Amino acid sequence: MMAPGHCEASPHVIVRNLSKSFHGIELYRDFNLTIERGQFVSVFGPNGCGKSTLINMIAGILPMDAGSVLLDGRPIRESVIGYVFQNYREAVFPWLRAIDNIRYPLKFLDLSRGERDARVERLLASFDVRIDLARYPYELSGGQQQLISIMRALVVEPSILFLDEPFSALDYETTLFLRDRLQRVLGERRVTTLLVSHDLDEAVSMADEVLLLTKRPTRVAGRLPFRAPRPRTAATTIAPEFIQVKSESLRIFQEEVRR
Ligand SMILES: Nc1ncnc2c1ncn2[C@@H]1O[C@H](COP(=O)(O)OP(=O)(O)OP(=O)(O)O)[C@@H](O)[C@H]1O
Repeated sequence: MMAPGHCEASPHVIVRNLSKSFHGIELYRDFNLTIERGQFVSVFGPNGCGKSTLINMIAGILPMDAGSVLLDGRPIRESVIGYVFQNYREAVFPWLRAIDNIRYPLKFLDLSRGERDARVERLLASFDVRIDLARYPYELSGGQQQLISIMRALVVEPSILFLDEPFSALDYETTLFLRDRLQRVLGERRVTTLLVSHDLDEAVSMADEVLLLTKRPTRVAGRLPFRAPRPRTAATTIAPEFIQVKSESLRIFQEEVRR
């Protein structure tokens, strides 16, 4: 459902004059950014430049020192968001079965029991889930736990999804599986997505746009569109347009790191 006052032509996310320091070290000063609706943006940049800090401020889970973040022209607290953390072991609730982890955030939405069930069913069908959801997290593999936390983030049908290195602790086979399923669901639902990744292949192959950041104080070093058709697969990473965007990203990144 679109937010009241929502305008299709205006950017989904507007960050204006954002500033943030930690213990006197300036990370952002008058930082500006806009993101169009439904775009998958991969955030890439030097270590410690503030990638996680940026998405956490946009998500409203970390305060800014100054500036504003608007989603659909409104403060973030008025939007429904999803967030997937790198550390799924600390993110899933160990005392709840997998299915109850997925259902958990629905408690906070004003929905009928039927609508809650329907949302969970739709999500399970989209992800083609084949694991026993009556199990507790400790009985599941790392990849299965991260799948649960991804579904928990999506069950609220967020307009924006934040992914902070969601696959970095998983094996390659599981990563490919989760990337594939996630892309399918995001494509169906047109969710604006911000991904922080240290893996340039992953950052480019998932993205509509790669957002490259400088060393701090952090600015935008470049924005590179990547328009290869979806679904993107492992084969995407050998296509000429992928290699071109990756090479350009790497050039900008290395220029920053050497600066
Ligand atoms: N809560 C905090 N308190 C103090 N300093 C912090 C805090 N969070 C982040 N920092 C510092 O801010 C800088 C940016 O951190 P952040 O995690 O956002 O960077 P990043 O680009 O995501 O890092 P990495 O590439 O290492 O994952 C780092 O120097 C970090 O130590």
